[in-house]
Amino acid sequence: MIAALRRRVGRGHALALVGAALALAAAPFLLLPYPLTLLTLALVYGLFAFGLDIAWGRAGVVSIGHAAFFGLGAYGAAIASARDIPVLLGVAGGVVAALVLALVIGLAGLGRRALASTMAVLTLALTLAVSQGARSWTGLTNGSNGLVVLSDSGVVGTYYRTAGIVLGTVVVVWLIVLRGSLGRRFVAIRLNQQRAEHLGIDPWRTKLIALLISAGISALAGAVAAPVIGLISPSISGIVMSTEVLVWLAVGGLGTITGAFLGAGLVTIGNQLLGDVIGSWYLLMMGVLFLLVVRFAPEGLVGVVRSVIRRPLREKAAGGAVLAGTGAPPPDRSTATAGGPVLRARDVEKDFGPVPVIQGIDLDVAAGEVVCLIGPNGAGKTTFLAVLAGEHVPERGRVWIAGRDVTARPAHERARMGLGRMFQIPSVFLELTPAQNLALARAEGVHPPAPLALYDRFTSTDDMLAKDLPLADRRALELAMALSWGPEILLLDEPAAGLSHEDSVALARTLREVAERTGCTLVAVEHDMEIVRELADRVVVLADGRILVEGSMDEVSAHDEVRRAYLGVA
Ligand SMILES: Nc1ncnc2c1ncn2[C@@H]1O[C@H](COP(=O)(O)OP(=O)(O)OP(=O)(O)O)[C@@H](O)[C@H]1O
Repeated sequence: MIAALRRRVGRGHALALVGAALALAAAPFLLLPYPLTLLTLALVYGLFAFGLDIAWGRAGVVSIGHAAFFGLGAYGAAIASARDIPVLLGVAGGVVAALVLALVIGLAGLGRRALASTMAVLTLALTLAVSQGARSWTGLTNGSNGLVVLSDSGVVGTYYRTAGIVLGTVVVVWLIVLRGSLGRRFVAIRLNQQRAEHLGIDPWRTKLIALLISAGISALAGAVAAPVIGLISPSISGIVMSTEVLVWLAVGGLGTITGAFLGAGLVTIGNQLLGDVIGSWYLLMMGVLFLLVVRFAPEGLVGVVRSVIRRPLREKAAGGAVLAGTGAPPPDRSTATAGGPVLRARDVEKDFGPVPVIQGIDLDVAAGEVVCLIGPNGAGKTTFLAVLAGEHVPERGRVWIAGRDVTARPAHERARMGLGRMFQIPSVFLELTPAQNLALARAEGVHPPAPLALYDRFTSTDDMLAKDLPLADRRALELAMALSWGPEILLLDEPAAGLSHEDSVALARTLREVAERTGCTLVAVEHDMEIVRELADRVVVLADGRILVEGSMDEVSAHDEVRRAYLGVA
C-alpha cells in the first residue's frame, strides 16, 4: 500500500501539494475580500476545467457541452437551498443527474461505430436541452429569473470550504485515477487507439469511464460554485458557458492540472477585472483568444512554459500518468487448449461491398507453431489477419482462440486472451519515448516474459520520441512492445517490410528464437522468401482469397501453380 503510494507520489509532487495547500491557506491573510471572492470563483471554474480535461485532455473524448453537467450540479445545490433540503442531498442529486446523462450520452456517442463528431453533436444537444429545461421548468428552477443561493459562511468561510473541496477532489482524482492504471489507459487510447486495443485495453469502456468521472467532477464544481456565483440561472448550463470552459482549458493547456486552473483563473479574473471596461465585447475577445492559442500555442500556456524551460520529452505526452505497471493481478488469459489448435478459422468469408476478398478459408494453427502466409498482392492475406485479430467481422465462418469462439469478440478481448498484433506500418505510441512505449506495453501485459536483449536499446531511450525513430527501429520497437507484453499468439503483417536485407534476416532469427524460447505461436504475412524459409514451420499460400496449397517451404515451392502464380517461375 505504502509502496504503491510512493510509486504514484514523487518528492516533487509532495512538495507541490504542500506548497499549494499552504498558498491556499494563506490567501485570506493576504487578499482583500473582493480578490478573495475572485480567487474562490477561479478555483471552482478551475475544478470545472479540470473535470473537462479528464474527458478531453486525457482520454480524447470531445465534449462541447460540458456546462450541462456543471449546471446540473449548480441547480442541485440551488434547489436544495431554495427548498430547505439538506445541501448534500441537493449536491448528490445534481451529481447523479449528471452521471446518468453522461452515461446515456456516452453509450450513444462512444460506441464502436460512433464517429468522433457524434460526441460533439450529442454534448451540444445536451447543453441546449439542459439550459432550455431549466428555463421551462419554472416550478423547480424559477425559469429565466433563476434561484438565489446565499452563502452562510461569509467570504473567508466560503473560500476555505471551496478551496478544501477543490484541493481534496483534485488530489483524490489525481492519485486514484490519473496516476493509476486508468490514467495510463487514457494516455494509450488518446495517443493510439489501435495499439491500445491490441494491448487489451477496451477503448469504449475507458472513454465512458473518463466521461463519467469528468461529468461527476464538473457537476461537483457546479454545486460548489452555486453559493459563490449567488444566482443560478439557465445560462449556467448553456452554450456560452460550455464554450468558455473550452477556452479556459485551451488557454491553460490540455492534459495538465496546472493548465486547467491557470486557464480558468486567468480568464475568469481577467474577465472580472475587464468586464466593466469591455462589456459584451468580452465574448469576441474570448473567441479571438481561442483562435490565437489554437494557432500559435496549441499546447497552451503550460506548453509555452515547458518549451522555455525544456522539460524532458518523456513528460510531454504522458501528462503525469504512471506508464509502468502498478502490479495489478493479471486478468484471466488461459489459452490452454488441451492439445487442440490454439488458433482455428473455419470457412471464413469476407467481402468489401460486392467484392469477395476471403472466400472460405480453413486454418488450424498449433501452439508454438510458426505459420507464414504468402501469396500475390491482393490475395487477401492482410484481410485474413485482420479477421483473426478482430478488426474485421467476417460475413460467414468462425474463429476460435484456444477453443473459444471469438468470432463476435472485439480486438481488445482477443488481445486479453493473448493475441498480439504487429502491423505493416508499425503501430506504436509516436508521442511517447521508446522507453515509455515499452513500459506501457509491459504494464498492460498479462504474463510479460523476462526481458529479451532486443528491448535493451529501448529501455533507456528517453531523449527522443518514437516518431523520430527510423522505420527499422520503429518496427523493432513495435516487436519489442508486442513481446514484452507477452503474447501467446502473435500476428505479424510483413514484419520485414522496408528493412534492409541484413535487418530482415536478423529479424527473422529473432522471431524464430522468441518462438522457440517462449513457445509463442506466430502467424506472419511475408513476401520475402528468404525470411519465410528462415522462419516458417508451415507455409500457407493464398490466392484470390482461398488457400491454394500449404506445407513446408520445399513442398509449396514444388507446387506448379505456386511457382507460376507467385514465385514467378515459368
Ligand atoms: N478496407 C477495405 N475496403 C475495401 N477493399 C479492401 C479493404 N481492405 C482490402 N481491400 C481489398 O481487398 C483485397 C485484398 O487486400 P489485402 O490487403 O487483404 O491483400 P494482401 O494479400 O494482403 O495484399 P498485399 O500483399 O498487397 O498487402 C484488395 O483488392 C484490396 O484492395
